[in-house]
Amino acid sequence: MESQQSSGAAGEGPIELTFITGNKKKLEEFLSIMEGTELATHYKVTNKEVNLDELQGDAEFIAKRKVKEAAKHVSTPAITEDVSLCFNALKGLPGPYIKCFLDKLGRQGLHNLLAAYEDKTAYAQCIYAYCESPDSEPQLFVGKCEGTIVAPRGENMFGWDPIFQPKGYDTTFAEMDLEEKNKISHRGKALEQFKAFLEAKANKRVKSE
Ligand SMILES: O=c1[nH]c(=O)c2ncn([C@@H]3O[C@H](COP(=O)(O)OP(=O)(O)OP(=O)(O)O)[C@@H](O)[C@H]3O)c2[nH]1
Ligand SMILES: [Mg+2]
Repeated sequence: MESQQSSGAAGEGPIELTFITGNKKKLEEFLSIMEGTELATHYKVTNKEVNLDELQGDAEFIAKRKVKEAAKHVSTPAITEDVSLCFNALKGLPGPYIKCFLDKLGRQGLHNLLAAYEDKTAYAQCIYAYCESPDSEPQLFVGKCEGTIVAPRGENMFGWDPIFQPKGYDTTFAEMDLEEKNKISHRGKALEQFKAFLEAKANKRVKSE
């Protein structure tokens, strides 16, 4: 049996997890990637919005501290997600501070940040963090998507999607349908690894039954 706080013992139904985020778009993409997979039979994921402190530091440090803090607010293992948008000409900034930059400057303002630079390349990074309990060591699953920062195109009401054109494509994330974005996105790639981890966990439980 897994040592989760309130997840059922072997044979007692799905393993409960809580995805702590206040971002409905993140949740929507997470659910659309998880839907229809085997995992749906093994896990029950609920969402909780908790205002968590996000410390300064590198993305991995922030993700670990955030999920550990999140685990204190729920009675199941906690999942959190952190997204960075890193401009290569700016040595990786705004990085994990993208939310604040986006709120203050808007999409056009973010694009303008690179006006003085020839290099418009960037990468989006998503870190899923999993923490079994407040005393456990968090585990991270990192996905990256390379691309270019362009003038805003397309509208899907999600953050910086209209200014991010993934490498090898002539459309921005905002001009793609969700299925297409999920196949190549930072989030899709992080979730591939996280899904493999959850599958292994579920299989271990089935074997121990
Ligand atoms: O266009 C986008 N396409 C994406 O695929 C994407 N994923 C995240 N974001 C935005 O990047 C910032 C990350 O900050 P963030 O990770 O702290 O998220 P958040 O504070 O909104 O939620 P959470 O921390 O409660 O989970 C926030 O502004 C998010 O809206 C995206 N924008
Ligand atoms: Mg946040």
